This record gives sequence, C-alpha cells and structure tokens, in this order.
Amino acid sequence: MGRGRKRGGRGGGGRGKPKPDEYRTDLIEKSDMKNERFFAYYKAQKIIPDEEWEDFLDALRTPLPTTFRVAGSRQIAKSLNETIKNVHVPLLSNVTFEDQKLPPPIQLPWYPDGLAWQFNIPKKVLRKSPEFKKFHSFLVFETEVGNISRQEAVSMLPPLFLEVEPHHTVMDMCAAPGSKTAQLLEALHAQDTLTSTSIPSGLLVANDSDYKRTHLLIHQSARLPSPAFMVTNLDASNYPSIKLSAASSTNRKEQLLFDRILCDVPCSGDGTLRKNIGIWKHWQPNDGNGLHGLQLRILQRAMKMLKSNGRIVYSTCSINPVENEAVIAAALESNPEYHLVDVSSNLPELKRRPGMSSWRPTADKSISSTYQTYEAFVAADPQAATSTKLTPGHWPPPNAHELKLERCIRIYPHLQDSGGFFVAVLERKLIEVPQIRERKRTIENVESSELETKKPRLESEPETSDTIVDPMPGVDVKSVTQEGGGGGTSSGNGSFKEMPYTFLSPRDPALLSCISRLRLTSEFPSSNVLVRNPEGDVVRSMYLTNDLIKQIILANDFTKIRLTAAGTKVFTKQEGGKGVEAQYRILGEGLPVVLPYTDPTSIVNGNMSVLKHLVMSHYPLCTSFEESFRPILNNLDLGCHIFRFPTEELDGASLAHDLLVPIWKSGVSISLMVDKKAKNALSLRVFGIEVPPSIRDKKASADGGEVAPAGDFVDLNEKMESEAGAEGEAMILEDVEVNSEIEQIVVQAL
Ligand SMILES: C[S@@+](CC[C@H](N)C(=O)[O-])C[C@H]1O[C@@H](n2cnc3c(N)ncnc32)[C@H](O)[C@@H]1O
Repeated sequence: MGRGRKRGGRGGGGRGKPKPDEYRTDLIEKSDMKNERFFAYYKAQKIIPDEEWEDFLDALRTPLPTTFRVAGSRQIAKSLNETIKNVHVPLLSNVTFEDQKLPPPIQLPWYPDGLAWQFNIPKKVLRKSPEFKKFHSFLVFETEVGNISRQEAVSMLPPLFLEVEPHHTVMDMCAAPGSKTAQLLEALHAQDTLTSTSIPSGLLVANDSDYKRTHLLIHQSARLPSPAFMVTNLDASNYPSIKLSAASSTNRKEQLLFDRILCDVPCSGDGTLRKNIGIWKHWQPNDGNGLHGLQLRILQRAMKMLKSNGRIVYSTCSINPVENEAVIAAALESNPEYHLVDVSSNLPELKRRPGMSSWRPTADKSISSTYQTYEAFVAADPQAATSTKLTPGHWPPPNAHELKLERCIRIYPHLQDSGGFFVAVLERKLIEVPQIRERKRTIENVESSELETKKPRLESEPETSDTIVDPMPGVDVKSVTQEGGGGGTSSGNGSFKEMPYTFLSPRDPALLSCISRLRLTSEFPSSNVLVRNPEGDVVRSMYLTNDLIKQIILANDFTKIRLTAAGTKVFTKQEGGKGVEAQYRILGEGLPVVLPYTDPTSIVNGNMSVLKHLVMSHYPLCTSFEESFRPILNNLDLGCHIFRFPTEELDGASLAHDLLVPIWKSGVSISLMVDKKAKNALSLRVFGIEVPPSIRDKKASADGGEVAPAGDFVDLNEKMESEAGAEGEAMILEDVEVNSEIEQIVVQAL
C-alpha cells in the first residue's frame, strides 16, 4: 500500500456485472476510471507490449477478487485448509443465486501447499445466500482468531521469496499493518506443533515509523504469540545499530546483523488501483519521484544491517520503475557486494514479467515529455532540474544491463487477475570483513547517503562500552532491567512513552506461584520472564522472551531503539471474584508457549460434551456438567487450570486435533478463558453453530448497546484506514475477565 492516505476503495465484488455500490464506497463509473497522465507515462515507459495495453486497462478497471491465506502455525494451517477443501468447497460447489451458478473458492496455483484462496462473490450474495453466508461467518471468525488472513494475493509474495527459517534473525523494516509480518512470524515458527509453540533461536523485529501503526503489529502478533518477536518504532532509513551483549574479553558490544530483511517500502501504490480507485483521480509522476529518495535510503540502510550471505527482499505495490528498478540500480551501484538473485524457478506457477533496464522519468505533471537521461532533462529545463527532487539516480545507470535488472519481478493485473506489484531479491556475497569494521562503515555510509536529508528522529547512539548487568540464571538477584545497560528513560527520547522492560528474578514470588500452580518443569526459561515497569513489580502481566531478545533488551537503551513490544504475554493477574484470592493465570495466547514445560499430570482431560457445555454456556455452574465429570470439577482448586479435549467425534461435531484451553474455576462455576471471538470461531469449527449471546450481551442489546459485531471480512490495510484514529491499546484483544459482578449475574440468571 501507499503512504496511508485516505482511500475509499474496498475489495470484494465479482467479475460478472455486480452493481458498483455493492463493493464501492466512493462511486465511480468504469468510464471515469481514466487518467491521461497515467496512460501517457506508462506508455512512454513501455511497461507492457502495446498489444496487451487494453487487457491491462481492463483489468485495472475491474474490482479485485477476494483473496485470503490460511495462516497460523504450519500444522494448524494445514488442518484448517483441509476443512476448507473438504467441507466448505463441496458445500459451495453447486450454489445458485438469482438463477446464476456461483463459482466456489479456488486455490491460488502458485502459493505453496495450496494455502491461499480466491473467490469472486458480490457482497450482496455473501449476505443473502445461506451457503455463502455461512462461509463468510467462518472466514470472519477464523480471521478474528488469526487462522485466516485476508490479504491481497501479490502482497503474499515478498515473505515467500525471503525464505525465513527458525534460526534466522529477521527484520521487517516497514511492517505495519503487518500482513507480511504475520507470514514471517509463521516461517520463524515452522517447528510449532498443533498444540504448542516452539521457541525459535532467531528473532523477528517488526518496525514502522508510525507509532499508531506499530500497535497494529502488536495486535497481529497476538494471533501467533512469539517469544522471538519485537516491535520498534523508528525511521527505517536511519535505523540505529542494535547492540548485543558485551563480548567478555573486550567488553565491547557487537552489532546485531540480520540473515533476512524485508523492505516493503512506502510507495505511490499505483499497483493497487483496482482497490484504491481514488488513485485514478490524483495519480501523477511526482508521487513516485518524491518517494524514490526515501525508498533508496531504506534499502541502503538494510544493506548495511545484513549478514554476509544474507538476503533482502525489496517490494512495492507500484509499477513505476522510478520506485522500483531505479532504487535497486542505485543501491547496487553503491553496494557492489550485492547482486540480484535469479528466482525465476521459484513459484513456477506465478505469472510474471522481468524487471526493466530502461525507463524515462519526467518531472512534468502533464507528461508532455519524458527524458532518456538526466543530462537531457537538465538541458531541456535547467530550472526544473534544480527545483525538483529528481537526481541522476532516478534514471537507469549507464551499466544498467550489467546489473541483471531483468531478475526483478513485475506483476501486472491482467496476468492472473491480481494487483500490480514489484519484488526484487538481493543477496550479499560472503565477505571476510571483521564485523567491528563493518559497523564503523555502516555509520559512515548511512550518514553519507543522507543526501536528501530528512532530519533523523533519533540522536545518534553514543559509542559506549557500558557494562551489561546480566544475572546468571538461577541466581537470586534483584530484578534486572535493561536500564542497567543504557540507563535511559523515556524522558530522554521525546514523545516515547513506553514502560521499560524489566526481567524478573527466577525466584520472584509471583513467577514462582505461576510455576508451581501450572507445575512447570525446571526447563521453563524462568530467567526470560519480564514485566513492564521500572521497579520489576509484577503488577499485571508477565511476558516471555527467547534468549536473543533478552540479550538485546539488556544491551540496549529501549528508548533509543523505541522498543514498543517484546516477547509474548504468558501470565496475567486475575481478580478472583467472591471467595477467591487474586492469582496469576495463564493466558490463552500464552498457553501454547508454556505447554511444552507443563507437567502433563496437571492437565485435566475433558470430552466433547464437556467442551460443548463450556462453549455454549457462559460461566456454567459446576453442578450443570454431566454427572461423571462433576467429581473432577469438585476436586479442582479454585483458579486457573489447563483442560485438554482429545480428538473425538460426537453427534456430527468433531475435533480434528487435541484442543488445549485455559479454564478458570470460581466458587460456583467454571469458564473457558478465551476471547469471545475465539470462542465463536471454535464453536463454528467444531459444532457448526455460533455461540448464543450471553446475558450480558442481551442486556447490552436491550439497553441499546452494541453486541460483539461479527464484522466484515476485511484485509488489514482496509482495516487500518478505518481504525487509524483508534487508540492502539483499544485494539488489543483481551481475554474475558471473570469478576464478581458477572458471577452474580450468572448465579441470578440460573
Ligand atoms: C507499504 S506499507 C507496509 C505494509 C506492510 N509491510 C504489510 O505488509 O502490512 C509501508 C509502511 O511504511 C511505513 N513507513 C513510512 N515511512 C517509513 C520510514 N521512514 N521508516 C519506517 N517505516 C516507514 C508506513 O507507516 C507504512 O506502514
């Protein structure tokens, strides 16, 4: 997408003849989908052969089909994909609406393991056809819990070309709203099983310069909780060095370098015309011209942060060579240790066109002329040359053919009914440069590349060799915060108001109580648990990180790297309700992370009818469960437990794999501690029905309030536009709270 400007277009709609208002919020007739500047500019670039021009325009004027990806960890995705293939598609294969046969969803042929789908059904049909309505509900609820991601087909490409593995250190430079971040996280977690999350040795840093948008990244990550994930809020073109712990002999801090970097840079977004139809009205070549400098600086900064033999994927949703090949060419010119990778045999079913080696920029809004060389441009209009942002780097370099720019990938809308897109895969040759010299060069190069200066938001980091306070695991020291390393506070960094990250002592009483409550084994990495306050008080939530993230937090001033999130939340404080003391409970999102360390004898085994009762009722009384299960419930201590429901089929309902859920036992009832939307998704998946509204929902509805709307099946970029004004915190899903007030309502109602 582009720079987050307001756009009215919405995806969906069919290829037939749906009325425009079925998928458009800002009406525009096909005949108005034109822009002479756009036509003149792209004809001059010769981006496609003349004989394809009309097909290209036709595709641009047709709404995009809906595409989605089955997300989540690999095994869960495969299991859900089977459900779509074997249950939903057959049900949708013979559906007619107003005497027209509707096509069922189809798999995108190029996406690995058939995990991406496309369908072309107008919104009206989704609302009115019972079969498609049910499918739509399924998509909405599975999206809410992160098992499905509505995402433009072409936007799924960059993470596939990055080829991330669990041991990789990965950076997503411009990550929000995070659809590609989610794909990268899934690749990092390739070793997760159906029920438990692995702790990768690598990490993913998701960065965005827009603070509000970083909260979308945090929201996204709650869908695939990872101790190996962190979010930063920095200008990617000036990203500071992240330090690792001091090397013991010299006490000098090494720089974190990356195996994989994604540069999905801000762009003019003209490849998204089918969705963002406002671009028809406003498009002009200076959109791309003005972004070239920032795009190049972001890519060049990434090139300095990559390990030898590492890989960078640069992508835009623009078809403008000034934002694409020109950036790649200029970056290769200044970084000769890099080359473009030939990925022509990857994703063989993907229809693509080679990158361009010649193009003709212009600064002229009405495109009366384009110029073959920078010199020709300056000669034609010396004044314009000084007043525009055009540089020689906007043009192809004289050695363009040597750079193998044809290895870049161009996707046009008419090739496979998608958006327009650009991808380039770059690798750094193995070089034997000592890392410490590399770091010095890094800083120098970044500074010298700041020709079109954008005032850096951060002060440059002092080159200190501060001592790191790193407690030995198992040694009972006072809580250690990353402030031990940098001594920074948020006040030192302008508007950055995040709370610090403080690691708990493994003997912290609150942590020990969680460990004993859940009977966690001694392998649980209890020295990697942190809280978000300077004193190390366990006020509300505890987070788990992997070793590498811990190392980074301890070695860096979190305000300098503007660390917005790190690790994943595992335990949270739960007020107990009547007669029950407050205690820490495991969160739904933390359970798969903690499960491998849980003593199996502490897990309570349930069955399908118990599950159904828990899902369909709100805070059911212990006495309302089947008789054989009541003694088990009676024997449980008050508070938090883990229940396991094994694979089973009962009365047409089926669990495809073991299900593990957090449960809370209060004085009189037990409840499933999962978010309302997750509960609905579970119910639809297992029992084929939605959860009936709770008493609280009914009461809210009677009072004229809003009751958990199912919402639309929207993609993150669209969601961004509508939620941009909302406070990030409000978007983070929280588990349901059980409190005495709700308990009372339940008891009264029963
Ligand atoms: C094309 S969008 C990224 C889409 C994202 N990769 C995804 O797949 O969901 C570009 C992002 O870059 C961010 N951005 C713009 N300028 C930036 C900069 N200088 N540094 C870092 N991020 C920047 C914008 O806030 C926007 O979220």
